[in-house]
Amino acid sequence: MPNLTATRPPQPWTAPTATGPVEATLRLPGSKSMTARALVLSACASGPSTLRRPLRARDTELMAAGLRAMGAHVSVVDDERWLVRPRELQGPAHVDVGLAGTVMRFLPPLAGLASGTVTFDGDPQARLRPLGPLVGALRALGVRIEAAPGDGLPLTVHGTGRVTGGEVIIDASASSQLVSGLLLAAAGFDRGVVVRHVGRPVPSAPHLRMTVQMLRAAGAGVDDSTPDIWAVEPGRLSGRGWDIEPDLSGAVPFFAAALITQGEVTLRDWPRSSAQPVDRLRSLLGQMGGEVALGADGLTVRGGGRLHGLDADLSDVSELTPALAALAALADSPSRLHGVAHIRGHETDRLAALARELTALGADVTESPDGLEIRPRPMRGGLFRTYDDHRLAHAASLIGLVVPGIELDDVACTSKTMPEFPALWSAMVAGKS
Ligand SMILES: O=C(O)C1=C[C@@H](OP(=O)(O)O)[C@@H](O)[C@H](O)C1
Ligand SMILES: C=C(OP(=O)(O)O)C(=O)O
Repeated sequence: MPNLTATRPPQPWTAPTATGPVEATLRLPGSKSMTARALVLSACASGPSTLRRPLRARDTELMAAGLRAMGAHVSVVDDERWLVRPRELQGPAHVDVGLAGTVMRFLPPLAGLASGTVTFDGDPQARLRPLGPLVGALRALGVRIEAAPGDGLPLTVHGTGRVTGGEVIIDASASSQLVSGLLLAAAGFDRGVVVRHVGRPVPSAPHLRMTVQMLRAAGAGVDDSTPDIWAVEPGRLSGRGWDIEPDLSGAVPFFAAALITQGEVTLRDWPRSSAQPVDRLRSLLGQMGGEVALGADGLTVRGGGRLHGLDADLSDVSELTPALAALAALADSPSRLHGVAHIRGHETDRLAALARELTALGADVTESPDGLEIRPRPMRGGLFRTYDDHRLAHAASLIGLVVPGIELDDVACTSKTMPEFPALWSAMVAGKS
């Protein structure tokens, strides 16, 4: 695997300012969420699989490393292809989850299926991210786990090679990944699984649909016909070729640049039918004054003359909140972004961090328990702290398009999902992409 730290950009990094409308046609890396699921499903399959155009970034490399530690063979054939050969999962093994929600929620259920002990830990902030409901559910399904107080990281899964499975109740209001993790491993449980969510709504519905869709593509029997209940039948998964779509969430800052500068950005290689919430993005950017079109060249976003504020419940697309908050701070009217209380448990407390950093640059931002109210005001340059959060870095870069002197303390945190972000961003702003 390539060394992602070798290309570290200078720190702090001054976000480039746009001198006119941004015009770009881009090829962006594959979806983090699809790559993570394809890796997990491939490691559980009965034959080899190929991932075409996977995301090569910290989160997915940690996922591959975690699966390798448990015995799976994951190899890089070339820049565009990874090959996964499933093997009996085994401990002893240690999995570094980094700060990846996908790794910390998708691999402990698989570790239950391994023979031997698998330990998990990650970055200091990963220890603060919600994991308890998954630990509780796995225990109820027959897995022996030791966890830190509060059932967070670090944890030790004592795999026996078998998980009984069956029915389980979980409160997944803190993260859809708590459900996805159970479902992705469940075909290997003796009785499969029936997961019932009880609690405030589960966020990120499109990610759960992606889980179900990819499980079915791998041959699993999945019933998601009743809201808040998901059932996976026991059975063998097939190896297959996975075509990974470009990452829509990763593309959003680039699209947002078109809205801010009244330019036009096209994302190449966008599929006709997507597992990602492109219609929702079309509607959100449309409300802000942009236009989203799917054409022969790819998915294109155009700025429409004015950038309007937005009143939206973002619970289904919460990972877009930082980029949309940056747009909101530059809009011609106030915005209310809500329904995203759970992003306080993302890479950092995103609501607190956005409120603090945007306010420090001059915006008028009020934090509510589940969102932000943003009243645009003239902003000034200054330090923008990123809190190890790639999407905070995206938000800062967006403000920097029109506010000179925005300095990111750590743009390298974008390596979580796009190590090439600083280079791609600078090239786009310089008109070289
Ligand atoms: O399953 C996935 O791939 C993801 C689900 C979502 O998590 P939450 O439901 O915790 O928001 C999303 O925010 C995250 O970036 C990726
Ligand atoms: C919330 C995110 O990541 P994770 O998969 O670590 O939860 C994100 O990428 O915005």
